[in-house]
Amino acid sequence: MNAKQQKVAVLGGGSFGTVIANIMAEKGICVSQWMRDATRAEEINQRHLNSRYLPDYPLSDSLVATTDIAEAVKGAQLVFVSIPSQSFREVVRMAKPYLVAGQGVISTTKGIEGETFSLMSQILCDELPDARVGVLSGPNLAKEVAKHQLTATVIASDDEALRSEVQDALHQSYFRVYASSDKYGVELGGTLKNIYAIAAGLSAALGMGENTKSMLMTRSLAEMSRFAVSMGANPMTFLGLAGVGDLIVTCMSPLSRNYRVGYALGSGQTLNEAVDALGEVAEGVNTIRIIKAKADEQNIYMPLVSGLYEVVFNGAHVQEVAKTLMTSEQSTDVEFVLPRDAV
Ligand SMILES: NC(=O)C1=CN([C@@H]2O[C@H](COP(=O)(O)OP(=O)(O)OC[C@H]3O[C@@H](n4cnc5c(N)ncnc54)[C@H](O)[C@@H]3O)[C@@H](O)[C@H]2O)C=CC1
Ligand SMILES: O=C(CO)COP(=O)(O)O
Repeated sequence: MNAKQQKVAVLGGGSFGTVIANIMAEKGICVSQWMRDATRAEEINQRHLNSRYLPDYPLSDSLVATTDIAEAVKGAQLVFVSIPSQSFREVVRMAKPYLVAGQGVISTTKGIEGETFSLMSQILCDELPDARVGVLSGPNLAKEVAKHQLTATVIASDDEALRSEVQDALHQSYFRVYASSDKYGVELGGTLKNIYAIAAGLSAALGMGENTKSMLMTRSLAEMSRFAVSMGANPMTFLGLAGVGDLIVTCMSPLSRNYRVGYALGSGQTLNEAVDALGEVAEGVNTIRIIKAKADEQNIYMPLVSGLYEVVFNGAHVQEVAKTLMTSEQSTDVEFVLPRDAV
């Protein structure tokens, strides 16, 4: 479809919703961005700026923000949902009466609903049985995308047509969109890496070395893929942008909110102080709790998650936890090559 005839909606007025909306508006697509804050919507419409979440990044003149969710989704071929996981279902339910069968609904959210242990794509399938569902995930720090720093993302869906519609809608000279059919793998990659970004921030604040950071990221990847495979994901997905790609950027960049929470904890702040100072969502904090409970219930070996849980929620000392991890029984490097029980 010609960009000028296409309409898309983005639900969410935070950093990532704004960036995704802006990419498409810059291409001439008619974009309606829904948010609950009328002042913020007016600022986007009048000043082409979202000063709370993306100060200093001018937005496209043609990006239209609204507080009317019915108006936002009406006639939209694609609806992107960029709402933190804790409010995701609530917002999808608000939009539901105005959505029609066959619309593409794509989650950009990197989190899990705790009470039901649902991924966002599962919430979309539950709430909107007639929608075509996809998930978008990759190394996409909002502030870098807003600056047009080159990057790429992944659209995952069982629906081939939806994958190519999203590739067409979001592709820009600074933003490539790769396709995947492994929805859970892509979604779990984006969700689980937030946990390890907190660990990476902690280790950076404590002055740990470059070898340590590399070991931490690589063992994180082993743990993430072990968990995801137990949920039905394909381990090969973790070799891609939504796996190792997003893990690297989030574990290495102070632009990551999860990394910043870890860094603040490592610098002596309490969890509440670290989260309050952020003023934006850091999905990893809840994700640690949710994944720890699931791993315990399903007997999935996740020593980094268990250790981090003790540090973040029970005040354990990082050095003590690191010592326990380093002196535990030695095992296999890549368990898809040499299984753990064969060592
Ligand atoms: N910021 C980033 O670099 C990236 C973020 N993501 C993911 O995107 C999701 C959204 O994150 P951000 O936009 O960065 O968060 P943010 O903290 O910047 O903004 C969250 C937005 O959601 C809105 N919101 C929260 N609860 C709401 C409710 N009940 N009703 C209406 N609006 C509500 C807030 O008002 C705010 O506009 C998260 O899961 C995050 O992991 C994904 C890729 C990159
Ligand atoms: O997912 C992200 C980058 O791909 C953003 O990470 P944070 O939520 O930690 O800022």
